Amino acid sequence: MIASLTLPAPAKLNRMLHIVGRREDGYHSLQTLFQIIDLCDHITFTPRHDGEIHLTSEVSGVDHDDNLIVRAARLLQQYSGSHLGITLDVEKRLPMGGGLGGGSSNAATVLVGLNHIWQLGLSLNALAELGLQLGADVPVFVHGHTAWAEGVGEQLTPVTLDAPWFVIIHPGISVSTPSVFQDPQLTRDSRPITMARALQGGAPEWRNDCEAVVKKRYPPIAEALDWLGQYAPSRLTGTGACLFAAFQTQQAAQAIAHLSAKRWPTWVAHGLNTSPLHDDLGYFTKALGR
Ligand SMILES: C[C@@](CO)(OP(=O)(O)O)[C@H](O)COP(=O)(O)OP(=O)(O)OC[C@H]1O[C@@H](n2ccc(N)nc2=O)[C@H](O)[C@@H]1O
Ligand SMILES: Nc1ncnc2c1ncn2[C@@H]1O[C@H](COP(=O)(O)OP(=O)(O)O)[C@@H](O)[C@H]1O
Repeated sequence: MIASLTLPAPAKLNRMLHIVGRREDGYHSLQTLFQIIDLCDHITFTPRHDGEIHLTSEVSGVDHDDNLIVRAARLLQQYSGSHLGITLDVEKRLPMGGGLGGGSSNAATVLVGLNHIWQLGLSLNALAELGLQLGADVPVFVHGHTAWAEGVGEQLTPVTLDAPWFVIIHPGISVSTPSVFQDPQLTRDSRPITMARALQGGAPEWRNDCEAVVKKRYPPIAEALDWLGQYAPSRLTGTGACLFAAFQTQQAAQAIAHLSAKRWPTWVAHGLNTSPLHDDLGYFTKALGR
């Protein structure tokens, strides 16, 4: 068995997000384009034979047993019946609850990483189905490809998007996802469009239906969106609080990030079509027979 292995857990941006309905269980049906980006947390896996699961790093505000990293490992151990254990350590870089999907991505990296380390031989489909119990955004990270998503985000079709450089701003406040989805003024009846239409229209037509409600409830987010919008079309990711704009070159993105960093935590990240997790584990090269 390996001594230890470190794997990335990348973030995502919702390049567009339409809300097309509300299900009987209260959850909203979405149409969204998830793009994986190269901004990552890193998780180190050290196998153990005693069946125990431990996370050695503190994640502020999250109890050990509630951490999605621990919950994902326990879920997989239970599902597979494996008697092996793991010590996990996370180096967090992604802001929590910012719409970048960090917690979901951490869970996905644990599922995919442990499937490899414990040699379980489960398919990505099986892992994604398991991951959906932990959060709606887990499946896209398990499959590891930029994707068009419907349902609550679990019906995925891999797509290839342009790969711009993004300026991502965290306006320094947190958004309550339930309060956005419960707001009576939320647009929840957007007309469903086809995936082809979404891809054809491209960036100029993309929007996030959560944005109006989030701007109304959180003025600092409206302010940051307006500020970034001076330089390029700016949009919210998920329900926020992070927002982003796309630039053709790294240099252009860095110039704006330099200005933004004077007011807000800011990152520059590159758009990807495949997850660095899957690249590291050789999924896509294997699938292509290379
Ligand atoms: C809307 C997205 C887009 O990526 O936002 P972000 O979390 O990334 O910001 C996600 O799918 C979010 O999924 P997930 O992260 O699992 O949502 P949760 O925090 O569990 O949702 C909190 C609450 O929001 C509501 N909710 C969430 C997702 C959804 N499709 N419809 C809903 O109505 C539900 O009331 C739920 O109890
Ligand atoms: N390992 C983890 N990393 C981040 N958040 C976690 C983790 N485990 C549990 N959480 C909880 O999940 C929530 C959502 O996290 P995250 O996926 O980063 O945000 P979002 O869904 O807005 O993109 C956090 O606010 C936190 O309470």
